[in-house]
Amino acid sequence: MRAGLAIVAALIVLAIIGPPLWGDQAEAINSAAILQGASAAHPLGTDNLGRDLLARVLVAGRFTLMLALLATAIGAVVGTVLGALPAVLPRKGARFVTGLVNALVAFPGLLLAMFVAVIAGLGAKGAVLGIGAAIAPGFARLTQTLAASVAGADYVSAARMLGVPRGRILARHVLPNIAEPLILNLTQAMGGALLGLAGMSFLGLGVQPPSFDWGRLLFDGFARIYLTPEVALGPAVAVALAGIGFNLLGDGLVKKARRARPSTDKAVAPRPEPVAADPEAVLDVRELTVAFPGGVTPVRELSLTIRPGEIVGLVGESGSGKSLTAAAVGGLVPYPGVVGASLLHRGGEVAMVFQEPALNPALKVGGQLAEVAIVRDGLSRAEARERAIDRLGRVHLPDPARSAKSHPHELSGGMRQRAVIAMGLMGSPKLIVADEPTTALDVTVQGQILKLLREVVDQTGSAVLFISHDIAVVGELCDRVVVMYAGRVVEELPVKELAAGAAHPYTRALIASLPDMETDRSRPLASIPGRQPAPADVGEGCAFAPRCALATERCAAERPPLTVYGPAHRVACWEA
Ligand SMILES: Nc1ncnc2c1ncn2[C@@H]1O[C@H](COP(=O)(O)OP(=O)(O)OP(=O)(O)O)[C@@H](O)[C@H]1O
Repeated sequence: MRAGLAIVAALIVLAIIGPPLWGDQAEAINSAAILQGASAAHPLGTDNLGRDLLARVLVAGRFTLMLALLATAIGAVVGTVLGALPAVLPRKGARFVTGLVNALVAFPGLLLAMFVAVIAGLGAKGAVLGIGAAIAPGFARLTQTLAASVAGADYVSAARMLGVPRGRILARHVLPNIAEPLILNLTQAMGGALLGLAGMSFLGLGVQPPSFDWGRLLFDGFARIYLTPEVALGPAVAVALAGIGFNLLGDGLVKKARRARPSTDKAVAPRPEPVAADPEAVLDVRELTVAFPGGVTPVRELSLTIRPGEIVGLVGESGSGKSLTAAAVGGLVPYPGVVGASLLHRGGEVAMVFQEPALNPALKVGGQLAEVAIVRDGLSRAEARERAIDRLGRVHLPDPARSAKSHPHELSGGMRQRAVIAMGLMGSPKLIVADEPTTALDVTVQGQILKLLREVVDQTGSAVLFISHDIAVVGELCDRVVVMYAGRVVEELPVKELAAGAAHPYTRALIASLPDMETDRSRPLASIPGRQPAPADVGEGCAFAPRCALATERCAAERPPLTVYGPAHRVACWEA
């Protein structure tokens, strides 16, 4: 960042003082010193009119920077407008513009620049328009992406509900909130424009004599590269240095902006925390909502508190929002999802364990585990390796030192899942979020992994949020069960009450659909008729009502709140 800033500052100074200081020298024709190489009088040699090349490089700085600035400005303005248009245009127009941007982004930038430059005419104007055209798609895509991420925010939804016109929403709510990353991108685009313009001039498509920029000087010098390579060196170094300077500065600014805003949850959920977090809880979430643009809200108003050493099961059918809840807890909701919550308190480190063993097939297991400790805790390679082998031993991988040297495919599915749990244990997690960790495993191995999780909890005191569609597995492992349906919690109860004390018809149906010893295995399993509504189709009333034998008119019209039913037992049902 500092180096970038220094280079850019030096370039600005050069652009200001260059032409007045060395302007005359750069234009002074000297027929006695034509096409010379480097000498004391001309450190970078002379050109075909005997003009001093060092002076010309120093003078060309201003013109080069101005062209780059102009090209960047054109690219940024056109790009931002193109990127913002879909938000204000009617659906068809929006689709057309989005398609156009997608096509332009896929088109190689330099080809686009050359195409436009040739159409616009050879010379500085053509080159600037060409490079501007090459920069625009990137800006358009960035604007679109950023605008979509803001579009789901509460204040934009509120404005939309109040009937504020689209153009005004864009100008007042969307653009100001995405200005910062756009401006940061400008600096990097400027570096790209400098290099692009040099490239255009170098191809003979840019600045034409008698004007000259660094690209043009490079073009002229290149013809003599075998005789006097130093004449090409000056402009080449200038272009490279300027490009690097702007890119370093841009990178530095982006990093600084990110550091200033470390938590994305805060960025998207600016609401104050009205309730104090339970200080002992390893997780305290209130009114968690995960939304996607277009009014899709797969997780709604979910509250969950987990204390140290607790194993809490989150259970529900596919699509009920379990994985998104886990992702929100881990801060991993995929783009363009937006997380909102009145409180999201994590009382320590969170480790995530996924169903698909999250191991890179190309790398050795031990190395992948070690990397966590090297990057996160700054351990030396040897220390990290030692810790990895220790953790692999803790999850009972036979011969941990050898397992560490294996590639994932050399381990069985159960062993891979153990290795992933070991990876979670590389730090000191207070909460392990395990999303369907045993679903891909056969029943025996599944039992072993469940036993291991219980053992980890007993030994480390960390808590587990265990996510599964299988209420039997949850019943076997967990202390407490949270049942989700269509994005909401419908029941929360201690596991010992599961068999006889479940109050919500959906929980009861899940339990009833389980096979037991008396079930006639030749008959199909009892299943719940009907389907869970998609997030966009959840209506006013209880989402389970259409499938519920007990449903009344009230259930269809009015959503039952989650209320206390007994000690540590809450239910959302009018009929419970
Ligand atoms: N990136 C996304 N964009 C839009 N909708 C999404 C996205 N990811 C998930 N959803 C929606 O959210 C709903 C809940 O998804 P989630 O993965 O949390 O469900 P789940 O209960 O974990 O199901 P499964 O057991 O199949 O993983 C789904 O109906 C899906 O349509």
